[in-house]
Amino acid sequence: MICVSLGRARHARMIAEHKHLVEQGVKLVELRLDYIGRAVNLKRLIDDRPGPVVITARRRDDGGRWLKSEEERTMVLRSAIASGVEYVDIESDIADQIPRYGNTKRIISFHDFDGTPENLEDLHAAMAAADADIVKIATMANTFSDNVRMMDLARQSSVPTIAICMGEMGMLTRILAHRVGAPFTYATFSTDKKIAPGQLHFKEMQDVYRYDQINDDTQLYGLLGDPVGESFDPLVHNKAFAGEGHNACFLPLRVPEDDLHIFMDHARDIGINGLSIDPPHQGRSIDYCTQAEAAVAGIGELNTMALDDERAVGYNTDYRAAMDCISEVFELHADAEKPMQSMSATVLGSGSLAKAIVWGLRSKGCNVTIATKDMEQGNEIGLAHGCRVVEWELRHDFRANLLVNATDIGMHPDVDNSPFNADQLNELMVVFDTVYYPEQTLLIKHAKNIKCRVITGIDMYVRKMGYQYKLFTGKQAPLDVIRKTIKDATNPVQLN
Ligand SMILES: O=C1C[C@@](O)(C(=O)O)C[C@@H](O)[C@@H]1O
Repeated sequence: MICVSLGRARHARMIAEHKHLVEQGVKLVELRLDYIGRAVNLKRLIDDRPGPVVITARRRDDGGRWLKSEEERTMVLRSAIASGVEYVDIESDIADQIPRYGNTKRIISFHDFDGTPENLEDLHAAMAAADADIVKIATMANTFSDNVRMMDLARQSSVPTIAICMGEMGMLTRILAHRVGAPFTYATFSTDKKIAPGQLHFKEMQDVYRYDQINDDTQLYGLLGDPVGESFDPLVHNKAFAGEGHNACFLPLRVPEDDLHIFMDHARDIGINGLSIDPPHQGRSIDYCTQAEAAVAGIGELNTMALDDERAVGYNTDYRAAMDCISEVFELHADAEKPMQSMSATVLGSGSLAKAIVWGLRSKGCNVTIATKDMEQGNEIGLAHGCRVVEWELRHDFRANLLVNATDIGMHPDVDNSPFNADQLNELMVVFDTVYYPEQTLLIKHAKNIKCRVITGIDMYVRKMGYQYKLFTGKQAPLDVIRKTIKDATNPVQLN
């Protein structure tokens, strides 16, 4: 079950929003009385309530907004119990001042917005002993192991326990709460108002992550990176799983660079079966592979890993996807050894995508010039794969059959910029922009204006996701669902 936290300054707003949530199918709503600006009129909020509630009045010290007296706060909590609300949230230090009465369930809670305490087990035991129906601990995740400790705590507890890590790093603990035994998880009522850091909107929790359907059999995958919050991968993979009726969930896994080993040590304990890998982990993840496709060794990076009990197999689906697009446009023969031998390409950028594409082009015999603002990185790729590397300012100086933008210039919100001057394009070029948000970048628009053949970032993204889906599930990917989902999500008309 998902409990939606609702905080509004005015009673009328709180009541209207509560009703609206229930109409949308929400089964439990937390009324955050500390958000109410004036004196709290509890009767008004709960007498005609449209569905079950948790009553919470959080102090400032615990991350809430309660400014009135502590006496008033304990009074309100006692009155809520006397009125027979379904749940009341009682911080552990005041648990003995708020007696049990009637059928109201006691959520004994503890918050730490700075970190996750070392003595979690002791803390939990003391809370459970305070006549708790539910123990709830919400702490900030500062390292990935905080998530692991909190999920273990919930899993091992005999008292129903909600153990949530706040912050972007803790999102998986919210999504997997039920799987580790929690009676419910918390989500926010509004896309722009988060009651706590890392909270997801309840619709996202419900429709994208399918929270209520996650069980012990659910296959878990995720995006390993830092940051991961802006990525469309969870949306797209989860829609694909749902469309195919596949019992799987794709999680956002924010893991800081230095925590990679902690994550990899625990990935199987959490139940992770596969990973899409983003910066900064694409290089070092190789150390955790038991085997990898040839492209991974060639490129020096992977972006996909499939895991089972013994094996961790690395792939580079960026390379595969990009080369599929290029092969299609140039109508390259799959069995020809060096089908691009007479061609040349200019690749803009020297990051992970550039590396993967340069390796692919070189293995097909293409002459490659890399233009980059980071000559050190560029020279590394140039040396490894035998291509020319030039300063960014010289990017227009080379004749090329193929121009590849592997930088993020032109990506939302930088939509008015193009990495290449329009008057330097010519109609014989194929223009490939790896940016997919938006699909119609300024570069793609310029290229289309003069009738160049183009490959868009969406063309590549759909193939990349399709390969990952196949590697994860062993089944053909629903490419139409993937394409529609990413197109809708990146459609500028929907931007707010
Ligand atoms: O304790 C919790 C959990 C929470 O802090 C969260 O992190 O989602 C949100 C609060 O409203 C609720 O009372």
